Amino acid sequence: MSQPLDTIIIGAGTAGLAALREVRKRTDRYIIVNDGPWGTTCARVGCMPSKTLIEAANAFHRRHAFEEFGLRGADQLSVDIPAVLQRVRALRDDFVAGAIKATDDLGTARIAGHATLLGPRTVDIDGTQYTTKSIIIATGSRPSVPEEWLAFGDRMLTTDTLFEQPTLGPRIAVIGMGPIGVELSQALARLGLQVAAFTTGDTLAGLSDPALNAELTALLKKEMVLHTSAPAELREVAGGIEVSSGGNRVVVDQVVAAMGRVPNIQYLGLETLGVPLDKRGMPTVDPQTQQIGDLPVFLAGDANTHTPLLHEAADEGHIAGMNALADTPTRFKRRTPMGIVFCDPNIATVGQRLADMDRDQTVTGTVNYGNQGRARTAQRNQGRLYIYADKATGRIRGAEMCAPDGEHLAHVLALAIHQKLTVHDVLGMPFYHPTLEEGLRTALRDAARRLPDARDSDLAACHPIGVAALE
Ligand SMILES: Cc1cc2nc3c(=O)[nH]c(=O)nc-3n(C[C@H](O)[C@H](O)[C@H](O)COP(=O)(O)OP(=O)(O)OC[C@H]3O[C@@H](n4cnc5c(N)ncnc54)[C@H](O)[C@@H]3O)c2cc1C
Ligand SMILES: NC(=O)c1ccc[n+]([C@@H]2O[C@H](COP(=O)([O-])OP(=O)(O)OC[C@H]3O[C@@H](n4cnc5c(N)ncnc54)[C@H](O)[C@@H]3O)[C@@H](O)[C@H]2O)c1
Repeated sequence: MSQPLDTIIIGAGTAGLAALREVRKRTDRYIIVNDGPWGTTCARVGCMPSKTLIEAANAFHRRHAFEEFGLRGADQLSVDIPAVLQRVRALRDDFVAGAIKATDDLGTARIAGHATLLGPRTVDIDGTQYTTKSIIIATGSRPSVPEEWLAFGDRMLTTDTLFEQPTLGPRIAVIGMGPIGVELSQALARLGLQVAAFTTGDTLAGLSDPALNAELTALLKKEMVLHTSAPAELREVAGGIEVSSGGNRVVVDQVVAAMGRVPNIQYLGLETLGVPLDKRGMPTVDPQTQQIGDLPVFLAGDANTHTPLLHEAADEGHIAGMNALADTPTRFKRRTPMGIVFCDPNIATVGQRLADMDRDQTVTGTVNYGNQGRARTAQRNQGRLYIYADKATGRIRGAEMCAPDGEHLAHVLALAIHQKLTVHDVLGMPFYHPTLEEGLRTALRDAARRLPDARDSDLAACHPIGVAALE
């Protein structure tokens, strides 16, 4: 029998490629196996095509601001949906080609096929057995669609198929208002389609602050039909698919299921590992080592469902790649949590969300971007930002926002939280005028009012002038 490999990476998505980078530094006795298309979920059907679609939608939507700017002729603009989708695919192809290059030079170490575990040191790939000292599972996730909805055939879309369509609509329902549903429903509505969105819960896109959630709900309702708090049901009727939810009904041409994603752990042979599995069939995975129990098996990326985001998948692949070849796994400190949803205004959560906070120990500071100077100049004055800080120490613990350029504000706050800065520490730092970041300062000043004063000698105590145009 031939010598065992040092490791087998299962899945060539973001987590698998990050693991590969580390593995290649340490050994050439490895293989990477991928079932289905190469090029990663992010580049093929995820982050990148969705953001490309959103950019086109927001560019077209901007025409509603033109008249007030004094720009005439906006009513002459029209959207060419097939051309929009063609650009999405062209750019997507380019991103995918880049991702595929990462495994181009691997020769026989790159295998296309379905991997199944036969134990913690054996993997079957389409009938061939490989023995190995370690295994990195990075099999990702796929859209969840109720079995019976598949009967609607090619009118039942998911993010796996949406971007492949030659055209869309004109009537389209989006089921589920997590990050995917919120991003896509707004983009499709902004491209001029008649969008009706449905979701079982009443919180959208992972927000936990009820005031912010109410504000986002109201903003989205200006752009689409939105029904919350009841599951959607579908049935075939004359002229289309009827979507009903509570007492609400709408007939559409296509349905986008954005009802969550399921980890690709079925038929993977996890039961051969000899560790307990939960009712989804998932073993316990240590989030600091990615290790399953004390086995030489590591589970990284969306497949473990911990935090299904791109930067987390990359980190987990990195951790798994290093630990799979180490004598003793290293425990990694994970980054400050951050989630951004690319609707407009952006939704973002950083550090602890309101739901995670001990309210008695927390002060909150807020800014209403409706009145914020720079946001008003750009006609982007919508939304709000909340900062949560520790009452005793003033340390910033978290933030939730639905704010213009929230993606950038979230990064500033993530740096502050990661560095354990207080409200006064950040207030002592420079804020340029006129910027959207000054709104962040307004929220910090609001929190500071509920904290013991900063020292008089400290510029953190520099108060607002009270003139909207100057701050
Ligand atoms: C529409 C959409 C938008 C998104 N937008 C964002 C965003 O803006 N920001 C963000 O941070 N995240 C976003 N995400 C999430 C992000 O794309 C994922 O977190 C990330 O791609 C997960 O990477 P992964 O390596 O875990 O999985 P994947 O990239 O899915 O890779 C898993 C690979 O494993 C293969 N595989 C599965 N089973 C087997 C098997 N048995 N044998 C061999 N191979 C197998 C699969 O075919 C696949 O190639 C978005 C996701 C979607 C769907
Ligand atoms: N910008 C980003 O970072 C980004 C963007 C897209 C996706 N993602 C990642 O992808 C993951 C999956 O996103 P998602 O939005 O598909 O999942 P999700 O689980 O966050 O949301 C699914 C939504 O569907 C609703 N739902 C389920 N069944 C329903 C039914 N029968 N009728 C009506 N509503 C129903 C749920 O209430 C929920 O709100 C996210 O957790 C996120 O990590 C991230």
